[in-house]
Amino acid sequence: MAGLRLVLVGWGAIAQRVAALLPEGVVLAGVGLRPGSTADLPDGVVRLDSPEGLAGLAADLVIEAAGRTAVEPWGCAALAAGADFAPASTSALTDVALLDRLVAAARQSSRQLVIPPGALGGIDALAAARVLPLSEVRHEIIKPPAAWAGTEAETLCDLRKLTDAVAFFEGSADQAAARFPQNANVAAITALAGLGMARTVVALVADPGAVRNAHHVTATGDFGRMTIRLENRPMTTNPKTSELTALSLVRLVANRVNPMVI
Ligand SMILES: NC(=O)C1=CN([C@@H]2O[C@H](COP(=O)(O)OP(=O)(O)OC[C@H]3O[C@@H](n4cnc5c(N)ncnc54)[C@H](OP(=O)(O)O)[C@@H]3O)[C@@H](O)[C@H]2O)C=CC1
Ligand SMILES: O=C([O-])CC(=O)C(=O)O
Repeated sequence: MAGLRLVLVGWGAIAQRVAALLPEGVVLAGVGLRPGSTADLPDGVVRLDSPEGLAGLAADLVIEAAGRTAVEPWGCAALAAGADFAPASTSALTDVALLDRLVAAARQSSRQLVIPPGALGGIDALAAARVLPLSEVRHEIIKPPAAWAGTEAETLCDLRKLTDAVAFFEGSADQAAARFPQNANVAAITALAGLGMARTVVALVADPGAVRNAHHVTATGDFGRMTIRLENRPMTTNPKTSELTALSLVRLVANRVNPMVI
């Protein structure tokens, strides 16, 4: 498809990185912002102060990279306007009713809700493996203490005084993503790809020795056993977020315009 019209929602670390790396054949048609935002957008890009603006933009794909409260309004509007919708703030999808509404909206408009792999890799293998029964999926998210600053982790351990890695949370994927929406969107992705929200076990670790954001996923089932290990460079513009999150969105967009999909 030539001339894919893309809308990004949010103009933070991920959105700006994606915009800077867009492949040929993609037009950044608009950016969704909060009303009154002073964000400085590239010339020719339409500022959208509300999701209603999507109706006149003929977008093919809307990518949300703003925050979990942006997922429902922008997602429903994008799908109703005839675009596919890809949310980065996948922690929002722990709300089962919201997920159902988005899927229903996609069905209604014959478009797709696309779950990007985000900071993860190997999601293709996990989603393929679940064609046969899975018995166990575990996801450990290990980040430097600074990446957990400003989250509930501060009340569960003393982030500034850690000398060793501390697992300050272990629970289901929906609990992890709902309680740590800035750091555990990936937990929802692992769960959606594999064993579901309730049966996917997530451990959150603050490690003073870590310089990268690591993701260790192990899965067992009738397919066999897999271990996925990533050590992602945090973005300088937001250390909670891995660079790979933006890169995987660039891949998602490239696969929409390139003659070969990989
Ligand atoms: N799926 C994954 O693997 C990952 C997902 N994420 C998630 O992706 C999202 C974006 O991350 P990142 O770019 O690092 O975050 P940033 O904080 O760098 O940027 C978020 C941007 O979105 C804007 N924004 C927030 N809420 C809204 C809204 N309701 N409408 C429009 N704009 C809004 C913010 O504007 P303002 O300055 O006005 O607040 C800011 O410009 C976050 O939810 C993050 O948790 C992050 C990493 C991995
Ligand atoms: O970027 C990462 O490594 C993961 C992350 O923040 C998230 O899932 O919210």
